[in-house]
Amino acid sequence: MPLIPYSELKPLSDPTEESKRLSAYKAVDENFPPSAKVIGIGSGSTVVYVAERIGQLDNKADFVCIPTGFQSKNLILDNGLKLGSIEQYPQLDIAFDGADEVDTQLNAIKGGGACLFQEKLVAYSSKSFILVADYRKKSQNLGVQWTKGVPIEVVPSAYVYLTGKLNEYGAESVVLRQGGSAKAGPVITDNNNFIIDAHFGAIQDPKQLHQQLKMTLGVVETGLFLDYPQKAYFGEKDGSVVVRTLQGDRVL
Ligand SMILES: O=C(CO)[C@H](O)[C@H](O)COP(=O)(O)O
Repeated sequence: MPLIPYSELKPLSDPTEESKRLSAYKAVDENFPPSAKVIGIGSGSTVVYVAERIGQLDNKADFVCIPTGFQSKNLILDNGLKLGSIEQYPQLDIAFDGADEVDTQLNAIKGGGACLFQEKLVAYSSKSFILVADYRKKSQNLGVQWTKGVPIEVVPSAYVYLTGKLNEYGAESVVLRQGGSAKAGPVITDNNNFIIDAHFGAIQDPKQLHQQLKMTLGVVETGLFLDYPQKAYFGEKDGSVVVRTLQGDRVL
């Protein structure tokens, strides 16, 4: 059975949700390779619609999906998709993931959902990596739209040391991410680490910042995704989709 065209779907009542679904469905419709065998499924609220769209495909038995965390694993199972692990399938055909901010060079900040390490492992392992997001994530320069800071996964015992280091590196704010009303104390990642959100203002040289952070004792990984995405899909408020590549933006 062919996929239902987007124009025939009932619009969602929340405009932001509508733009998330729009970006996700278009990204899957335009990029899902018909002969794909191994697919990466990212984390966050936009990827929910990626898994939903992939779950509507007829040939679900022909490919396996690799999760980037606990939520992602459940998305795969809930949509009737076959679950595999990155250890079993270290080479992926394509991966779809959300983003917190994407600049014109397709550099991205990710990790708003604290899954950045496994997301990066899946991205590195994929032939093609596609980002999906709503219009709020489309930026000219990292650190402008997303001001909560670059998520950094850290070894728990190093967080005080790292707070000092990040301040030394010129961070405008350094926050140990808390579980909020759902948990007293810090967020614990799927790898049993902490997340520090460090805002550096507009980031002039994301690669240099990433390298500096990675060289610092206690940093497991940063939420700066550089050089990986081939494309980013942004659902717009007016029902259009902006597809960003290194060649520029295209409006669907
Ligand atoms: O990086 C992520 C999780 O670690 C998410 O993909 C990112 O935070 C975007 O989430 P959403 O689609 O909910 O805006």
